[in-house]
Amino acid sequence: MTSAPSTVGVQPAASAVDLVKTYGSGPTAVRALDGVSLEFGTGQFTAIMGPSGSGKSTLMHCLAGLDAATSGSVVLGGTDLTKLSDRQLTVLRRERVGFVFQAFNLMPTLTAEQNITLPLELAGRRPDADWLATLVDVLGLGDRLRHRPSELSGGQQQRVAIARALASRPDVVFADEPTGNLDSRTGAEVLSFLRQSVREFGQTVVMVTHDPVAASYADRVVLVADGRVVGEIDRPSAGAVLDAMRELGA
Ligand SMILES: Nc1ncnc2c1ncn2[C@@H]1O[C@H](COP(=O)(O)OP(=O)(O)OP(=O)(O)O)[C@@H](O)[C@H]1O
Repeated sequence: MTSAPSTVGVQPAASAVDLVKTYGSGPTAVRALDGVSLEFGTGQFTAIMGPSGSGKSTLMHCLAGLDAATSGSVVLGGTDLTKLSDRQLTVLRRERVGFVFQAFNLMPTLTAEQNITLPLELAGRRPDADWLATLVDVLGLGDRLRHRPSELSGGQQQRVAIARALASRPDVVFADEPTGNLDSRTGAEVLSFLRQSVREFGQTVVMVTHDPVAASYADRVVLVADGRVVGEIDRPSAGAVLDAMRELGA
């Protein structure tokens, strides 16, 4: 019997080859990434974990085109980022990458709805009304669209940020400690939405986190230490992640 073809892992949504990032020069230089090669399959949810200072944020910033690697290459949705000008990178980030940050990073003077559609408008794209309605429905934001961020709870603000990140159907959503400012129940809700975006919409998600419970929502965990990939856990349980982190001395 043949089963329906899965899109997971068929073509990577993003990949890094031999990525090196050095900060500074001379004797005080820090090699934050020391030859990282990774693939992020389309429709896969990956958590990046490692001790403080291991290079997680640097890796995410290089993958998302927020920072340039010293050497090596990053391919996102078939485009080699190392070949792009600053202007082209700006456009790529706006149109093909979604971001979810610990601090939500919403525009305080705009309503929830305006925040969600802002990146599309900056890109001169017309929002897909059906897609936005689906996102608003799934994220339970229907009665909050006219509110400003200061009138929303932390969990609601992060749900607005997720809707904003997904609105352009980006190649990859990068989430940097998305539950860091939330209590555990609200954090679980936000992680469930990220999980749902992977399962139902085939979204590719890459999340940096310190929290083994948060990581257990992912399909796999990539372990980073001293700027290198030192292990991976498929279908991670919180216990397995905690054990692995303890072994790394985190
Ligand atoms: N702009 C910078 N200039 C100099 N060194 C930097 C810079 N950014 C990061 N580093 C160094 O690079 C290394 C990796 O930092 P990075 O922030 O990527 O780690 P991290 O794993 O995300 O840490 P944390 O979990 O504490 O956020 C660290 O040694 C850090 O001090």
